Amino acid sequence: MAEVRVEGLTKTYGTARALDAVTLAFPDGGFFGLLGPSGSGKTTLLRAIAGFVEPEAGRVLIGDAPVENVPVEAREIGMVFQSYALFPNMTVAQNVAFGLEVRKVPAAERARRVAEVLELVRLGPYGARKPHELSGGQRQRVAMARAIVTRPRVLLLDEPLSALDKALRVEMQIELKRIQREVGITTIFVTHDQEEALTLSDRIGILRDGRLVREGPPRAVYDDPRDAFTARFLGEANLFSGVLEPGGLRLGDGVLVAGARTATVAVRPENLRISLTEPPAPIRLRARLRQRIFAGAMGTCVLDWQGETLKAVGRDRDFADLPAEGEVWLSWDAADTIPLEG
Ligand SMILES: Nc1ncnc2c1ncn2[C@@H]1O[C@H](COP(=O)(O)OP(=O)(O)OP(=O)(O)O)[C@@H](O)[C@H]1O
Repeated sequence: MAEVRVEGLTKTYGTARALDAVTLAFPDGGFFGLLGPSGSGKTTLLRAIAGFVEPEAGRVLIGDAPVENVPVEAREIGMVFQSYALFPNMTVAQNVAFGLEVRKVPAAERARRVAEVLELVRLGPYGARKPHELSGGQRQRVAMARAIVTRPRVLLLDEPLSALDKALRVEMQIELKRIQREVGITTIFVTHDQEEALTLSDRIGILRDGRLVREGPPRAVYDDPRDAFTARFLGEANLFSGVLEPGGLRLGDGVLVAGARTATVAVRPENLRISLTEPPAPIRLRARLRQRIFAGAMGTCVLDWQGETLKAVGRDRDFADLPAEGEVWLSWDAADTIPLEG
């Protein structure tokens, strides 16, 4: 196991800055989720850590040692990608054993370690099967087994679950977390799915245009996103813009939001309340309800406030008394105002 660090990592393709002076530490034994829009540099960062991409500037350290002169195969990294290519003609056990054979691990120890790791991914009885005789989730477990059987110091996962359907993905998220905990391996995980990143990660990092915009524990980043990009990227956020005054932010109807540092603040959809009668809350605005969407246990209301589209999320029964559309009151607790930085 080892801590991984990148310092000032920079990589340009033509005119595209895939990585722009990224400095970041991935804690030893932790599960780190890398998030960002398409093209923000997530895969490039993983590939630079693995050694497939040579940065123009900056360096990668694994366990305190710079690795620029260490070739890919000697970096002791396990990898799982979305398109985990299993060898189709080999059995599950042979697929898993392959990396050990390459490393000339003796046959008896090989067999023992393959059996052990197949138990770990709950594929004990499946060693003799071929990949085409497995489900998608089982194949993904073989890919995991193959990545960890060589006992790497670092595990890199690039969207490993995105080919699975929603139900299976959720099941595999739980499995992935369990396996990572049991093995205790430093794991760096790239995903498009912010919910997945929030569920699995001890820490997350958000990339935008090759730059690291935010890093920290998921809850801390969610609760205090600091800028509008992060607020909107991680979860959903309603933005309220007004006029900044000494006492706070003045919004449309004369409401004053204390504590604002910029002309825009954010409020999470789950913290917006909607009512037909004027609420006692100090922060209350008139808005127009445009649509109510029923989605099982939770419902969403789409509203319009001064030309901005807003969303409120709650239990569907909390919205039961509301009309399909019309004028409503919108309110939230002062503590749920998220101040943004300029
Ligand atoms: N081999 C390459 N040649 C040229 N440009 C590349 C190459 N690899 C990546 N890029 C560019 O670098 C930028 C970052 O790409 P990268 O694949 O790291 O993003 P990403 O965040 O992983 O995106 P996605 O979520 O879509 O996979 C993009 O603008 C991409 O077009």
